Amino acid sequence: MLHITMIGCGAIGVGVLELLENDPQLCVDYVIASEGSEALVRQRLASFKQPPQVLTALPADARPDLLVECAGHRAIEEHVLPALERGIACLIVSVGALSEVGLVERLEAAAERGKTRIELLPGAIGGIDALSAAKVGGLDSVNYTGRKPARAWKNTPGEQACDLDSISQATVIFQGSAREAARLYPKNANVAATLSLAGLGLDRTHVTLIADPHSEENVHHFEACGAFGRFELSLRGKPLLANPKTSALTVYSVVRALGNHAHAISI
Ligand SMILES: NC(=O)C1=CN([C@@H]2O[C@H](COP(=O)(O)OP(=O)(O)OC[C@H]3O[C@@H](n4cnc5c(N)ncnc54)[C@H](O)[C@@H]3O)[C@@H](O)[C@H]2O)C=CC1
Ligand SMILES: O=C([O-])CC(=O)C(=O)O
Repeated sequence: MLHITMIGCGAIGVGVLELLENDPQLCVDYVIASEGSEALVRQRLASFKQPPQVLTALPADARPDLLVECAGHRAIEEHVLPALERGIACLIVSVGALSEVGLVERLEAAAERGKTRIELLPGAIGGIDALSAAKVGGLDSVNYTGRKPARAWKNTPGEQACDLDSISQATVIFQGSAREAARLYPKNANVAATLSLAGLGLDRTHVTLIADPHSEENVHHFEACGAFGRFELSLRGKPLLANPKTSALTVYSVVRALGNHAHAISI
């Protein structure tokens, strides 16, 4: 049995816990919530057969086998870095956080000191295995387009690029590097950051973001060219009801990764 601590219990966290409830090889003992949200999180977990304990920090004597971050960029600094220092292996979904200058190096150093590892999860996108293998032979270009329903861009700089409530056709709200996309759209550019880290890096991965009033899906499309040849992938993800910015595949990606750590065969 693998003992897990989960950071954050919003749309992804609850979805993951629901799917893990019947897996006898995985047990989420603790959920770490942000200060002041513990009561709300306990309420969210009230219907679970064996709800995890809700805390705001990992107890000093706790030694989970894995810590999985499903919270947001701030949680990397607050919880993932200290856990790595303590030798706890970490899985993260808020990969866009790694666009912050120096954070990748700090995570590496913390993991080395703790003699442990950090795993960046593919989340809402696929093909990361092929892209990172292609990188070995050398990549020439990676272009990514993220297209989401107009409502998914609420409370982002997309509101300044167009009137999200009244656009009648698909509208480009951002074009630029993955680094800039991740900085401006932290909750919508995790995929751009993941593709960059697997491929050509944050400065050479070209990103286009589109608000589409006619779409009900989060569409992630990328094309990669290099010594290996060329491939493109288009993933039409269904958004989670609880958070339209987040694709349901992200939940399944977390469950898959945890299962791969616990089960005899990993795929
Ligand atoms: N890699 C990928 O493809 C994707 C990554 N994400 C990332 O996953 C994160 C979570 O997504 P959702 O569950 O949809 O968001 P959400 O907003 O529904 O839930 C996040 C939860 O984490 C909690 N939280 C935030 N900061 C925290 C902290 N420092 N410590 C403890 N708890 C904290 C919040 O209170 C909230 O309950 C997003 O912020 C995004 O960065 C989301 C979608 C795809
Ligand atoms: O589709 C998703 O779940 C989220 C997304 O676009 C991103 O963070 O890049």
